[in-house]
Amino acid sequence: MSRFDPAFFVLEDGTRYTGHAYGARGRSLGEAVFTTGMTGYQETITDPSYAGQIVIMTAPHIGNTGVNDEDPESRRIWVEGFVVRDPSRVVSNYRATGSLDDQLVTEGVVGISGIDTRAVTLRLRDAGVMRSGIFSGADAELSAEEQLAIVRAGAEMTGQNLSGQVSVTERRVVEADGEKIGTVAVLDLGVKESTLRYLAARGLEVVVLPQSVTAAELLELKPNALFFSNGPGDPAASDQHVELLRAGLRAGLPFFGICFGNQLLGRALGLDTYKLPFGHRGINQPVVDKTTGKVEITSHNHGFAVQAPLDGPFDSPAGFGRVEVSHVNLNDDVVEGLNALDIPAFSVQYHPEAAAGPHDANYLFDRFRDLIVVAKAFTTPESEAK
Ligand SMILES: NC(=O)CC[C@H](N)C(=O)O
Repeated sequence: MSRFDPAFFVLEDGTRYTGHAYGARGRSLGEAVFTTGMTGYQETITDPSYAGQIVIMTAPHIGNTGVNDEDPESRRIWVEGFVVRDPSRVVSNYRATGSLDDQLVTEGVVGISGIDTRAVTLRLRDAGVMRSGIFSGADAELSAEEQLAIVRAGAEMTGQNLSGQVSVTERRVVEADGEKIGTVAVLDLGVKESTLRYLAARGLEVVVLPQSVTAAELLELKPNALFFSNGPGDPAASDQHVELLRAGLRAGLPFFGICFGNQLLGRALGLDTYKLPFGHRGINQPVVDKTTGKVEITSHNHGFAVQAPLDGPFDSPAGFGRVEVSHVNLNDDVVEGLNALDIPAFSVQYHPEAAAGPHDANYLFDRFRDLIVVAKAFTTPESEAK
């Protein structure tokens, strides 16, 4: 095995790039998506939202700081494949425990290096995201026609429900930091560790629930609030989670959702979701918070979005009162947040946990805590209030 072993990256439209094998040898198939983040490759590859996708890094130099035990956002790497330009051959960081290349090998993730990832990005920006494949080792010997046929036989992201692949199967509890103000039930659709840390840091005991939990099991827990995480797949294929969320909202639970959780709040309120041509993935997306008029620089990873009117409140088609779009992407006017005006529920399409990314949007965790404190004050009988 040498770093000059040949490898091929093939898009479903027949575009074919030649590079070198990187990480594990073999084949990987998935939706080709690009991210423009200049830092945070370890957080990126361990983000469960990337299940089913081959990630292309526009930043040319990857692997410089190796991998460490502190930055993973979950228990493993989730990207199907990894496409980079120039992997660093030297690992240089005081926290490093190993190299990215070795980690990809250990976890069986097939990557490719030596690819002009900015050229691939321009292609995807013009044509939209596509199915793709990386072929190395014995799979590099297949003919170009065979490789293309394999890519074209792969699954489309549209219509896929991937929550069962990434979610915990057993309930998990994360203790609140400091004085506990309440318990939040987190539906794990592919949650990131930093999100759990931010919730716990707000004095919330976090109960992480498998995605298969029923409404009865959820309500039996008597949580003070409900949270739906980020996650992979098409929100239009998650009817079961939409119904679960509706049950939580009807029970009056304060709700916060991130990314996939935002798409599911949209659907629970009766809105539709749609697929973006090439999505938003990176750590410098400008978003305006319409309540304050402030612009945040935010971390993104989404290929779908909610369809909703941008200009002022409207009635929830599913009968949950009035709703407004709270956040909008300034690059392309995509809906980046929802706020229900008659029930305690809000969500954002981007990543306030920002791992990796700027921390401009951390205030949203405070908003959630405040919502819970207010809801508790209204619902706790005086005899039980501390
Ligand atoms: N990070 C996420 O939660 C992604 C949500 C959804 N899978 C999308 O691509 O839009």
